[in-house]
Amino acid sequence: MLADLTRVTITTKKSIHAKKFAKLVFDDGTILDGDGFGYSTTVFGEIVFNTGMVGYTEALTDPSYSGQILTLTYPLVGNYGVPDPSIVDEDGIPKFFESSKIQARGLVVHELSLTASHWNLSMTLDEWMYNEKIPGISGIDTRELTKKLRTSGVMMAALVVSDSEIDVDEIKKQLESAPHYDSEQFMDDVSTKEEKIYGDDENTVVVIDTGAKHAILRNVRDIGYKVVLLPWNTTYEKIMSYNPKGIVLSSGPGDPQKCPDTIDVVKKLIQDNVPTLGICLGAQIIGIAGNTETYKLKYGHRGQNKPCVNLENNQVYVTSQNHGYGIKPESLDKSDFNLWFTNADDKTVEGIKHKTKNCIAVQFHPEAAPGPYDCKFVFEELKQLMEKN
Ligand SMILES: NC(=O)CC[C@H](N)C(=O)O
Repeated sequence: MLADLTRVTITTKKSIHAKKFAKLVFDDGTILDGDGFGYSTTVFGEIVFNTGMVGYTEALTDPSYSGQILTLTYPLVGNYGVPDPSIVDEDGIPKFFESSKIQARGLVVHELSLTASHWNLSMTLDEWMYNEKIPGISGIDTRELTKKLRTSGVMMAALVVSDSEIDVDEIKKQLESAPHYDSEQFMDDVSTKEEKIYGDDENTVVVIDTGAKHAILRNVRDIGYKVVLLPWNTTYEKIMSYNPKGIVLSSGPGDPQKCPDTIDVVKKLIQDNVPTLGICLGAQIIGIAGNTETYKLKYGHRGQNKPCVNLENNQVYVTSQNHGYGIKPESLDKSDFNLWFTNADDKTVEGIKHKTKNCIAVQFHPEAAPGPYDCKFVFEELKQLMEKN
């Protein structure tokens, strides 16, 4: 059936829940004023930037943005609105949202579009954020802000949206005592509490949920496997009780060192040669399990046009990325892995393959959402490992 492509347009004179006062307060003392939208509240988190031109629905619901205040460098945001969250695919996986809620703590934009127009629109960005109790600030020079973060590195910040005058000194005090992003433990919030099953194919892939995006589940379904989604700290014995053909370690928020249980499980998966694919946080966890080290990048990679070189064929792929940690290039030499992909911009590690076992991992997002589909073949590589096993 053809989709109904009738265009829906919503125009508002200003943010419907417009708040007079909005400020960004950085832990280096910088204060930026703007216009509030979304929900009136104060949040604290690591402020990061994403250079994608589209994809705010997917980015905001990506669990990897938990604990972070997301800045979008593209200057006009909200012009295609937000789709209906209840639309799901044939497996019951939401089609347009990467998880069940907005995961970023707040949103920073240059201009919030007052007109939203799209065939698939069900509400404005402002309404959605209001409903989800997430604050937003517009009128910020996001390019200048990006230059600042590129120079000094990501840092903690407060985003305040308020109906009354903001007491900056009080916010500064609260920011000082707010938990630092690097020390936060996100798994209990982002991981499923119980097993979830998608599809009824004969063969199973277990996805270990350290903050999985829906697109990861959909891509595993697309290569023809039933998906069993399990909590981040499921034991090796429990995982193997599903008789999986392979395992996917998902993306997710925070420092990979905060997932020691998952690291221990991966050591056993590698030892027993169970076909395994790691994505982003999952790649870092696999790296640690196979004797590499991880580190924090100065300002991370967040965008949809990050060039990566596949060293097997010397071809460059355009990839979607969202990470603040990485695998130390110099730690690969003494590890169990060979370098598979490297970042063409800064030569950081973007993919690794185990030297002897069926274990592969990519730092970028082959599932895209948002972003290009160039690297879908990574799921096919997992399939090949599972079929030859
Ligand atoms: N998208 C992800 O999986 C991110 C991984 C990790 N939290 C990082 O920031 O590097």
